[in-house]
Amino acid sequence: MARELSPYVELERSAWAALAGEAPQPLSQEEIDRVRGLGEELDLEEVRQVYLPLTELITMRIRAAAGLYRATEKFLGNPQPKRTPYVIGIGGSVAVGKSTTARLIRELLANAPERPSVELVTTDGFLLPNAELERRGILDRKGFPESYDRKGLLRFVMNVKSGAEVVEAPRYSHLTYDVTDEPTVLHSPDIVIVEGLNVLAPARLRGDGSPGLAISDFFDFSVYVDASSKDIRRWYVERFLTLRRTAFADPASYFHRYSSYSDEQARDRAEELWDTINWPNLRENIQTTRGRADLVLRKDSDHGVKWVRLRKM
Ligand SMILES: Nc1ncnc2c1ncn2[C@@H]1O[C@H](COP(=O)(O)OP(=O)(O)O)[C@@H](O)[C@H]1O
Ligand SMILES: CC(C)(COP(=O)(O)O)[C@@H](O)C(=O)NCCC(=O)O
Repeated sequence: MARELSPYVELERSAWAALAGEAPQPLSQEEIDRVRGLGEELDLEEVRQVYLPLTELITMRIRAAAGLYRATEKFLGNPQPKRTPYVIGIGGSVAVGKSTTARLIRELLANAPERPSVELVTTDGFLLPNAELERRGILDRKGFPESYDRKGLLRFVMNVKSGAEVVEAPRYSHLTYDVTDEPTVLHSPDIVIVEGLNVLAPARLRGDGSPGLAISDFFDFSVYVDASSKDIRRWYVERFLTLRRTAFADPASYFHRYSSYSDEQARDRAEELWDTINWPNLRENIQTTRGRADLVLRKDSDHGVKWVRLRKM
């Protein structure tokens, strides 16, 4: 039977890996280890076969977008246009490995011949402060769309895409489990990566029922990091058990109380957090945005990417 036409092209890992150009993989295992998140698997082979073709594709699209930008500015009669940053959104579940993907893409993009400056901003900085979440009775909804300062996040992305010289983004601390007063300051970088659970969320409805703008309206490219929810749950629980021995052991950690939990108690608590917060959020608000991404990276149970799906132009 003929395969149905689709707006996406899906490539098995081997077919995707074969698209890598001649350029050598620029990162050493030590550099890869530095971007690798807790519990993640990432080696030279994975970077070469999966993430190098991805960043080659993005670099090619950045160059093409520059041509399009120059043509548009010429049309508008602007003789000395200053380009706005190229914005890349990276979304997916809690514990799927978005941060590792984002940090790796940042390193690989920064190694392109143009040596672009690349900044990375995570959307957790736009979570409402714990005091405010508590006031609204939604401290147990952290990561759900309503737990963010969505206007602030939209303003931030619009400021970046307006070409503002200096743009600030608030920063979150996993140690204190709250937003900090030390923002990330961007000085018109060439590329901005925005990583977070809800970056591909559709626009909210305004008071009159009409849709507003979504941050993804200002993305030049977007990636959704995907895996089976069964695998993600296991990664979340395993990471929680490791955090108990590492980050939670710090008395300053908001989760310090868990450091004295037995394996069984910690596992129960992690499963409860997953089943009552992170899984419902994934099911209701995150998975539903996957089709909006330009590219989906589907991971296997060992974190290796199994297939890649790219939206046709
Ligand atoms: N409670 C925590 N304490 C310390 N670090 C954490 C905690 N929760 C998550 N992290 C770290 O924060 C980063 C982001 O985690 P998360 O939002 O789950 O996204 P992802 O796993 O997709 O990168 C990861 O590097 C993770 O290891
Ligand atoms: C901080 C997060 C909401 C992720 O935020 P993001 O940067 O993806 O917007 C998440 O990592 C988190 O802490 N969730 C709360 C539930 C839990 O502790 O698992």
